[in-house]
Amino acid sequence: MMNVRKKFHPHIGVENPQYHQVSLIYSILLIMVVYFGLIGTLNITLFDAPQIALYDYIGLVLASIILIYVSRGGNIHIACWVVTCALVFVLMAFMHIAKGNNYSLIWLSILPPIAFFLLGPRTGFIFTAAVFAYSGWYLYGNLSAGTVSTTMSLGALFNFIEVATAQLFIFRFYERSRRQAYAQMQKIAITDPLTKVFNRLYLDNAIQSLLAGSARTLQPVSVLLLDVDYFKRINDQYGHLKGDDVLVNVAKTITDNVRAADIVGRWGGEEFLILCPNTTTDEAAQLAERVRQAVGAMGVENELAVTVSIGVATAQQFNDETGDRLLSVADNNMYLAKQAGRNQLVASLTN
Ligand SMILES: Nc1nc2c(ncn2[C@@H]2O[C@H](COP(=O)(O)OP(=O)(O)OP(=O)(O)O)[C@@H](O)[C@H]2O)c(=O)[nH]1
Repeated sequence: MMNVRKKFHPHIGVENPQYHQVSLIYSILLIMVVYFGLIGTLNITLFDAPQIALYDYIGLVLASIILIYVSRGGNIHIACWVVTCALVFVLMAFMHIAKGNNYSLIWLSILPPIAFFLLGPRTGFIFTAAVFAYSGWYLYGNLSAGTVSTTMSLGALFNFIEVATAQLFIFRFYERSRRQAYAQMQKIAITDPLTKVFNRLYLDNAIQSLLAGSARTLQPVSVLLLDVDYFKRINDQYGHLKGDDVLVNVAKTITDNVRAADIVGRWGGEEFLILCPNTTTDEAAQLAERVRQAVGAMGVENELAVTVSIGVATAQQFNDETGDRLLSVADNNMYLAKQAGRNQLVASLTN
């Protein structure tokens, strides 16, 4: 079984698209903790400003609470919002304390990459546009009142607005492209290129997730292992391309005959696996019989007899070995079906 590294969050491993969001949240929060702790201590020891130090320590405590929340499996969507809002709060506080002087504006440029990454291209765009618009409006007010430094001018404000607008569109484009490419790559990584059903990598993870869920609900889980009978003969008689064609049709026939909750994948070569959540042995055997008949009927249309032998296994009790045991019992039952003459199924419980 695939070993997934879960470094930051108990339920989010490297294969999850949210993994990098969680690691960014961690980095921002850790920087906040170190920064607030350091500045707070300096404000007390060197600058004799205990009131400002109090704000620093409040920031330190809040950042630590969110850090603990995320590391204990907290909702990532909420964490993304909390961290982005906390960042905006710090940037806005700085801008107000500095009365919009130039160096406080430079800090605003760190917002788009973070907001787009954590909130997505659409929400990130709206959120960043709102913060930039407010900052522009605030600066214009200070410019009119003459409370900003002499280096700030109407021209500089226009440049700020132009750069902010360019950043909004560049980061929106970048984040959309990144998400599309990521989704495409993820799809390729879990799909069998020939039959377009899930591949073994996906099935390995799906079995683990399914069993973890069933261990909580105590619902039975069944697996069906199908092997095309005398497939070597088909290849030898009709060629590999025809053999490939048969595999594609078998995969389609299986997919058309299972229920929406069942997961179909190619286990390897001419073997397919169906994972059936909340399914007893009897129900799984009925499903296997339906698939067996449907594959048999396929040959009538194609004038090429294709049959499958199916091993069915059901788990009702769960422990660390259940996944391996399910697969080994299904494999053994499939072997028994072959031995008994093929084009049939054998079903049993694992325990
Ligand atoms: N065309 C094609 N053939 C494949 C593919 N993957 C595996 N095979 C072939 O599948 C055949 C499997 O043959 P065997 O394992 O001997 O089994 P069988 O002929 O199906 O016989 P039984 O399983 O005992 O009924 C081999 O000839 C493999 O080359 C594939 O992607 N495309």
